[in-house]
Parts: sequence; structure tokens; C-alpha cells
Amino acid sequence: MNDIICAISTPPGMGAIAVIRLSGKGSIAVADTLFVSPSGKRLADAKANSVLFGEIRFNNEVTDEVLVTVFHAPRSFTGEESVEISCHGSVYIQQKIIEALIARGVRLAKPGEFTRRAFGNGKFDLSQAEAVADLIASSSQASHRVAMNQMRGGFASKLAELRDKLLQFVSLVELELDFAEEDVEFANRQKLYELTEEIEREIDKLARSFQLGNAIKNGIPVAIIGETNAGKSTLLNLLLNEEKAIVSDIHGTTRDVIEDTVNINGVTFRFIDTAGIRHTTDTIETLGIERTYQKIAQASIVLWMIDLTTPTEEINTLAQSIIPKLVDKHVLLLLNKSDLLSESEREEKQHLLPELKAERLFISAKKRQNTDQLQQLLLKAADIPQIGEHDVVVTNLRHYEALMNALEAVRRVKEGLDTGITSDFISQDIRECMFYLGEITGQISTDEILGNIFSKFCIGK
Ligand SMILES: Nc1nc2c(c(=O)[nH]1)N(C=O)[C@@H](CNc1ccc(C(=O)N[C@@H](CCC(=O)O)C(=O)O)cc1)CN2
Ligand SMILES: Nc1nc2c(ncn2[C@@H]2O[C@H](COP(=O)(O)OP(=O)(O)OP(=O)(O)O)[C@@H](O)[C@H]2O)c(=O)[nH]1
Ligand SMILES: [K+]
Ligand SMILES: [Mg+2]
Repeated sequence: MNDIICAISTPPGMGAIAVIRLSGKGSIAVADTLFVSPSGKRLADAKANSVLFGEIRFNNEVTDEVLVTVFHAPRSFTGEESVEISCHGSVYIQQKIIEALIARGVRLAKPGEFTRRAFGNGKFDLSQAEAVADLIASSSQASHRVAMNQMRGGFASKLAELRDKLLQFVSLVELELDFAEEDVEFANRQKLYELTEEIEREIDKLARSFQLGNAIKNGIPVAIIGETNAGKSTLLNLLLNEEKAIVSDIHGTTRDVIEDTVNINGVTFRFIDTAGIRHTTDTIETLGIERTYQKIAQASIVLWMIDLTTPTEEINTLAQSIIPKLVDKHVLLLLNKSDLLSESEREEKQHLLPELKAERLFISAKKRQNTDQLQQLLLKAADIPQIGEHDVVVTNLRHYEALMNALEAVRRVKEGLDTGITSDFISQDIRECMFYLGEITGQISTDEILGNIFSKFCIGK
């Protein structure tokens, strides 16, 4: 049986009110030993989900005046008997109450332990528990909406639906196995094939949504690249509104990747400043430039910066090593330091790199010129679709990996039906597909996986 755990669920040392949570059988009796109500009410007699006003007394001292909420199993967040004490936000008061609870044999909760218990008691599935953490971390409307939908079971019910279909499917196939001698076919192969295709389409759609989900959760990756001294770090600082990267007139100042996110009109971008590309014999700088190429590969948008004072031939030479890396990327060519050019010089540079299909914008990162236009172009390039309340968008790498495994398994089922392999192999592949979907919901889980997931939660959650 679970012991009683406690934690301060509100941020340390902040706010007027703090909430201390207790969960586990016996929580109410423990809290009652500290609680004195002016009208003599006891927590033990309180109705389920009710709030009582009173004092906390410990070591012959009135520690605080509080509100106490009483939950009876299974009608609580964790599904266990629980108590919440809302006290004043003083660090001293919170410490004293925790101390009093520990003196009565309650122990401190580990990170995410309340949520883990709720999961263990079937309050929600694993994908919903993970959504709680995403919800807490959400910083834009899109990430909030995706997490909220997942927490309320959008993804969970989609997966349950798929699992039901697979279960139906596998039962038919396994029924054939029982009658193997008679060589019967309960499952119409054509129908099975259509069902497999439908399941494959649905899993594939979920897996594909991960690119969007990842962009929503972690920001759309935007790599800022170009020759040394093009002004990449100056631009990064401008976009982030913070002196995050070192700027200097020394070529090769940035050697490692520097990145951070910023919200522009409700869309989260992850800007990635990189080491300037040039020929160098410096080992560390060379490693940095290798990373630049990796970041280009991971980005969906590339801001290619050019220093307009660099001779055109030099730009053309550099372009030969950059252009091949930009396939499938949304590229914006930023013609920087335009403050140093006259109108006619700009006219001349307008058509740099004619072979590159990219939007171009004259800017001055240093003088902050044309940055509004740059933001507009970024928003256009981001092209985040409107997410409806019921759209399922996968945001979690663990879920994505499980979906990819499920996809592989369902494709083997399809192949098997195509080539007419025996039912036992087909059933094995269907079961495998179900296994991977079950990993997402937590029907299939190990202590290690659960520990890993819940340890990333805050204490008190
Ligand atoms: N003070 C406080 N605020 C909080 C939480 C909490 O645990 N405590 N939450 C924690 O995340 C969130 C609210 N989520 C909750 C979800 C379910 C139950 C609960 O007691 N459910 C019962 C009873 C429902 C009912 O009355 O019908 C149940 O599901 O059986 C409580 C909080 C956000 N705010
Ligand atoms: N006149 C002018 N100078 C600029 C502009 N943008 C950047 N600079 C200057 O150019 C120099 C290089 O800027 P950085 O931002 O360090 O360039 P970088 O591309 O990050 O350089 P590396 O990290 O070395 O690759 C600095 O002296 C900046 O002040 C601009 O728009 N106009
Ligand atoms: K520099
Ligand atoms: Mg730099």
C-alpha cells in the first residue's frame, strides 16, 4: 500500500498563499492532529471535497490560520484520500507545517509522485499525465491548446480507437489459428487489407504531426548562418532583445551554437546563431563550422546573412558550399549592413546569387533597420496552421518514436497480407503494433520509463 506523501505545491518563497498537499490513506487523520477549528469541527467528519477553516497548531504554537480541503478516495486528483492545506506564503510557516507532517510519519513526495499515483489509480493514461507537464510549460496559445487537448484525452481516445480496431483484427486472425486444421478463413483478406491501410494512414498522420508539434512546443528552428562577421550574432541579439551572444569585429567570434526562443505574434521561434563559415585551419573553429552544417539540417527556416561590403566573388565562392545544404529549407537571404551602402550600390547588390530561390531583404542588424519586415517574413515562412480544439498533434519524442515503431509493424502486416504469409506471423505483427501504441498510453510500461517521465515533473505535482 502507498504511504502518505506531502509536498509544497506552490513555488518556494512566493505569493500570499501556499498550498501543501498530502496524499495516501490516513492523510485526513494526520492533518486532523494539527487542526483546530473555532467551531470544533474535525476533518475526519468533514464531507468529501469540502473546505474547513481553522488553525494549525504544532509544538504548542499556533502556526497559522488556514483553509483545509478534504478529499475522500477515490474522488481526488490522485484517487487516494488526500488533504490540501492552504496557508500563508511565509517560508517559515510552510517549513513548520512540513516539519509537523514529517514528525507524524509522512514523507516528502518525489517529483511528479502525485501525478504518478493518479496514473497508477487510472485517473488518466500516460499521454495525459505527460500533457500536464506540457501544460505547465506552455508559453503560447498553440502550445497551450495542444497540451490541453492531450490532457483532456484527445490523443488517448484516438489511440484507444486504433487499439480497438487492431484487437478486432487480431481476434479474427487468431481464430483462424485455432482452426488451423480445417483451413478456414474467418477474416476476409480484402477487408483486412483495407483495415490495415486505414490504420496505417491514421498512425502515419499522427506521426507526421510531430514536426508541427515539435515546432509548437520547442519553437520553430531558425538557423542564422553565413560568412564570418556577416552580423549573425548582432541579429540574434536583436531578435531575442538580449545581449545573448558576443559581437565583435573579429572574424570567427562565435565558435559554438547559441540558441534561444522568442515569441513573435504568438508563434514561438527558436533562433540558432552559428559559427561563421570560412576556410580556417583552427581546429575548434572547424568543429564549430561542422555544427553550423548540422544546425542547417535541423532547421526549417534558414536566415542566410551576407555582409554587403564583402566582394561579390567571395560571396559566390562561399555560396558553392552553402547552397547544396539548403534543399527543402525555407531560406531568407538577409543583405546586411545596408546602412553602409548608397542607394545605387544597393540596387547593384539586389541580384546577388541569382541562382538562389529565396526571398531577399536589405537590413541593418546594427541600426535595427527593416526588422519589422523580417518578422513579417518569418511569420509567413513559419506558416503554422490553426489548431482546432480537437486536433491531435504529437509533441513528444517518446510518442513519436513509438508511433514510428507501430507504423513499421502495421506495414509488415500489410506486406504479409500481400504476400499471403500465414496467420500466425500476421497476428504477431498486429500484436507488436498494439504493443507500441500501448507504450504511449502506459498500458505497456516499465518502472524505468515511468521513473524517467515523472522525475521531470516539479515537486508537488
Ligand atoms: N488546489 C489545487 N488546485 C489544482 C489542482 C490540485 O490538485 N489542487 N490540480 C491538480 O492537478 C488541478 C486541478 N485538477 C484536479 C483534478 C481532479 C481533482 C479531483 O478531486 N477529482 C476527483 C473529484 C471530482 C469531482 O468532484 O467530481 C475525481 O476525479 O474523482 C482535483 C483537481 C489544478 N488546480
Ligand atoms: N555597419 C554595420 N555593422 C554591422 C551590422 N551588423 C553587424 N555589424 C558589425 O559587424 C561586426 C560583426 O558582427 P557579429 O554580429 O559579431 O558578426 P557574426 O556574423 O556573428 O560574426 P562571427 O561570429 O565571427 O561569424 C561587428 O563589429 C558588428 O557591430 C550592420 O548592420 N551594419
Ligand atoms: K564577429
Ligand atoms: Mg557571431
